[in-house]
Amino acid sequence: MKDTYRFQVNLSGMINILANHLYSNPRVYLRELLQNAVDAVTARNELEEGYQGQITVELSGMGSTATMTMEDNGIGLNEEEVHQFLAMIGQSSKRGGEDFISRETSFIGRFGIGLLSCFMVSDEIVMITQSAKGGPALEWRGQPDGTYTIRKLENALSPGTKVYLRCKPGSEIYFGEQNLAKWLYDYGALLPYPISLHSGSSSRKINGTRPVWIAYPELARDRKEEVLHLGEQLLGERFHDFIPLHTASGRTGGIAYILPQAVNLNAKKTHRVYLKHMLVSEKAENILPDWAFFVKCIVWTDELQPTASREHFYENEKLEEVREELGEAIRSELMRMADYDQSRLRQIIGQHALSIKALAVEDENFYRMIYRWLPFESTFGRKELGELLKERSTIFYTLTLDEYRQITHVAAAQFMLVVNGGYIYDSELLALLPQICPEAESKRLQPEDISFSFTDITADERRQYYENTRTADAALQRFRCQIQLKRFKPSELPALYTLSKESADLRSLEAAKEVSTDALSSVLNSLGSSFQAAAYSTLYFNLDNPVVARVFSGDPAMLPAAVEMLYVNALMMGHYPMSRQELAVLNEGIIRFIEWGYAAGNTQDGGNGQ
Ligand SMILES: Nc1ncnc2c1ncn2[C@@H]1O[C@H](COP(=O)(O)OP(=O)(O)OP(=O)(O)O)[C@@H](O)[C@H]1O
Repeated sequence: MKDTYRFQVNLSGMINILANHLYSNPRVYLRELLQNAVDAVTARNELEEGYQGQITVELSGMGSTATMTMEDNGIGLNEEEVHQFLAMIGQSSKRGGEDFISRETSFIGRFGIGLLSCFMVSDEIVMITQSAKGGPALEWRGQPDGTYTIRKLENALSPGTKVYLRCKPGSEIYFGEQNLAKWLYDYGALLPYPISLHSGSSSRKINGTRPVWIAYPELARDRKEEVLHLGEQLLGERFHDFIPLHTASGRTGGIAYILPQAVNLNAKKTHRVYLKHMLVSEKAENILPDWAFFVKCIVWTDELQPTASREHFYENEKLEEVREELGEAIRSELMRMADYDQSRLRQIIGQHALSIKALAVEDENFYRMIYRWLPFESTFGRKELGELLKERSTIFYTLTLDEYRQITHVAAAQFMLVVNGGYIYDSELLALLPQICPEAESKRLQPEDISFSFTDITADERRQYYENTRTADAALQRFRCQIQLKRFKPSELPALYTLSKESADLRSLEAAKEVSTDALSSVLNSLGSSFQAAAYSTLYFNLDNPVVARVFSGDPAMLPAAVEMLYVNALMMGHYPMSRQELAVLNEGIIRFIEWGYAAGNTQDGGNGQ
C-alpha cells in the first residue's frame, strides 16, 4: 500500500529566498502592491468598460509604529478567490493554462508570489476586500508562519481592496513619507490611474495626467519641453535632445534622451523600462543594441515578458525583435538628420563619436550617410573625414597608435596626411572607406613606408661618408639594425627608426623572452630563429640635421658611441619599448658623454688659464 502526502511549504524559508535571492531591495513590496492594485482595476475595467480606477496610499504613525495602507477600487476578491489566490503560493488569478510564461494577458502580475514581498517589511499582511461580483466583505490576515484567518465583515463595502502593513522593526525607512512618495512616483509615474499619498494633514498627487505622446511617441517631437522635463524627473538629469522610439506594432515605445556628455564604452547602461506602464527595471541593459551607448532611455512596453523578480526580461526572440526595432528608430533618426538637420547631427557626433563609429562599423549604409562628420586624429589635426578628403583623396592610416606616433613628426613635416587608426573602430572604418565613398582611397601605412619620401644623398656624399657609414653599421649590427644616410624633414629629427613586420615580431618575441621562464624561452628561441633572416630594422640618419652631419664628418673614434646613442634616442622617439641591452647602451652612453663633456671643458679651461 502506498501513502500519498502533500508537499508542505515552509513560508518563512520561502520569504527568505525571495528577500535574499529574488528581489534586489525590500522597497519592491510597494511595486508589488501597486501592481496588484493596478491589475485589480484592469480586471474591473473588463467587467465595466470605462471604469475609473483610483489608488490611495495612506501613512499613519511614524518610525516603528508606522502603518501604511494601499487601497484600490478594483475587482476585489470573494471567499473562494481568497483561498485560491491569496493563500496558495504560485497561484495567480491573472493567467490560465500551462504555458503561463508566454501567455499574454493585460495584467502585470502572473507568478502568484508578489504579495509575499510584503513580509520583507511587515510581520503581518491584512487585507480587507469586497468583490465586485458580490458576497460579503472579508478580512484576511496572513502571517509569515504560513497561517491565515478570514473573517466575514457585517456590512458590505464598495468593491475594492485595502491592504494594511505595519512596519516591522528595522524596516522604518520603507515607511518614510518622502521615500514612499519618491518610490511611488518611480514605479507609478506613467500609470493611467491617479495615485495619491496621504499622511496626517498632507495629501499629494503622485502622478499627473499621462502625456499623449506615451501612446503616440511621434507626438513627442512637438512637445520638447514637456519631454525633457519628464526625462529630468524620471532620470534625474537635464537633457537637451531626444529621439522618440517606437516599434512597428506600436506596443513598445519610448524616448531616447541623448546624453549631454560623452560616455565610456563600458559605462553601465541604465535604461528605465515600464511594463504595462509600471516601472519594471531601472537598469535594463539588453533593451537597446550595444552601440547605442550615447542615449539613456525610458521605454514602455506591453509585449515583453518579465522574470519573476520583475527586474529583467526574458532574453527571447521578442526581446531581440524589440531591441532591433528600437535601434532602428535611433539609426533612422540619425540618417534623417544627415539629410535635414546636419547641425544637430554634428553636435551628437561631436559628443558621441565613439558610439556613432560603433554603429557605422556595423552598418555600411549608415556609415555612407554620416562618414563626412566622423572625426579622426591626423597629421593635419583632429578633423572630420569630409574635411580630410577635401585635402587629399587618398587617406593613409596606421593600424596602431604606436605606429602613428613613430611617423607622425616626419609625416607632418612632409605635409603628408596620415590618420591615426589606432583608436577603436578607426582603422576598420578607414579600411571600409573606399567601399562607401568610391572617390576616396585609403591605404594602410607602415612606418617603413614613410622612408620612400626621403631624399637620397649624392654620389659624392656617399663616397665622402663611406667609411663612417660602415663603422656606424657595424656598431648597430648587434641590434640587427642597418643604417641608411638620407635627407628628410624635419631637420630637427636626427634619425628615424623603422621596423619591417618581421623585425617588429622579433622585437616583441625578444621582449617576451626577457620576462619568460626557461621552458618558454626555448620555444621562443626556436620561433625567433625563423624570423631572424628577414628581421632587420633600419635607422635612417638625417644628414640635414646638424648633429648628424657633425657625427658623420667628425672623429671616427667617437662615432660608434654617438650612433648607438642616436639609435636609442630614435627608439624612444618612436615609443618602442627597449630591451635590457638597449637600456644599458643608454645608461653607459649618458655617463660616457658626460665624461667627454667635462674632459672637453677641462681642456678648454686649461687652455684659457695658460
Ligand atoms: N489588490 C488586489 N485586488 C484583487 N486581488 C488581489 C489584490 N492583490 C492580490 N490579489 C490576488 O492575489 C493573487 C496573488 O497576488 P500576488 O501579488 O501574490 O501574485 P500575482 O500578482 O498574481 O503575480 P506576481 O507574483 O507576478 O505578482 C493575485 O493573483 C490576485 O488574484
